[in-house]
Amino acid sequence: MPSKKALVRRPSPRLAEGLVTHIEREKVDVELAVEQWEAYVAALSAHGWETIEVEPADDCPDSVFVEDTVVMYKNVALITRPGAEARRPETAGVEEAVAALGCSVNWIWEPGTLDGGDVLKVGDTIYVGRGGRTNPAGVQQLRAAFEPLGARVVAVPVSKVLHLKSAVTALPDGTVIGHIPKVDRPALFPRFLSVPEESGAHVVLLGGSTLLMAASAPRTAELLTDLGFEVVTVDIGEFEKLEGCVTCLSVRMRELYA
Ligand SMILES: NC(=O)NCCC[C@H](N)C(=O)O
Repeated sequence: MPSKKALVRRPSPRLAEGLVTHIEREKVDVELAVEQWEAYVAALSAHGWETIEVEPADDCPDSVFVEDTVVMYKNVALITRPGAEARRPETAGVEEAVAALGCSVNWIWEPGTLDGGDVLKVGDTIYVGRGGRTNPAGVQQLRAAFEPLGARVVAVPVSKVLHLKSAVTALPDGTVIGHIPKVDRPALFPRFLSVPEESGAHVVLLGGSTLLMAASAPRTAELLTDLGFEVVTVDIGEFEKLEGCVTCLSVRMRELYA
């Protein structure tokens, strides 16, 4: 039976110092961010996910964006080497957490860099964004880690946003969704649906036809509801100021053997 465990990591008190690359810096209210994070975790729990808190990394402003530090495929946890040097100390605590869950652990090594936000799994196809955070050696190492396990790794260019999953994610039926102005090459995806808002491109699959989305994309929520999905929304406005989205606040683990 598939597991429904999700790693999350409490925001650092230094969250407001998090990196911004493609947007203007705005003041972050850390107290409000903590409330939003708690509501996000509660939404996962309410839909049957057992949330596991990785030891907080208070000195790492971006540590709440736990998705960037590990990529899961089957029972293997690939610990990343984040493209932003300032984020590299985040991985140690995540490695401990996945090892404790019984995962096989593998690593991206220098000179490779890879952020989990650049990795989109659609069945056994793993799209990887080659952009500001993930380099060619990171792509090669991802292939070497997961292709022997049955995955097909497809590299796609990312130049307009921080990560591949800032541009596109996938619905439960495998349709890739994205806001066209932010997607480099929509034609690379076999089935692509354009959505009206940038943050509408981000969905977390909660199970069945239920999707978790940011409250900032009401028109996309309407579109997806009309297509027969159940949409659950959370306000993650403080994280959006740091280029975060719903996907990056957790790592869902569906195929643990432990
Ligand atoms: N996977 C993600 O979308 N991660 C968001 C990371 C945001 C953080 N401020 C960063 O620039 O690394």
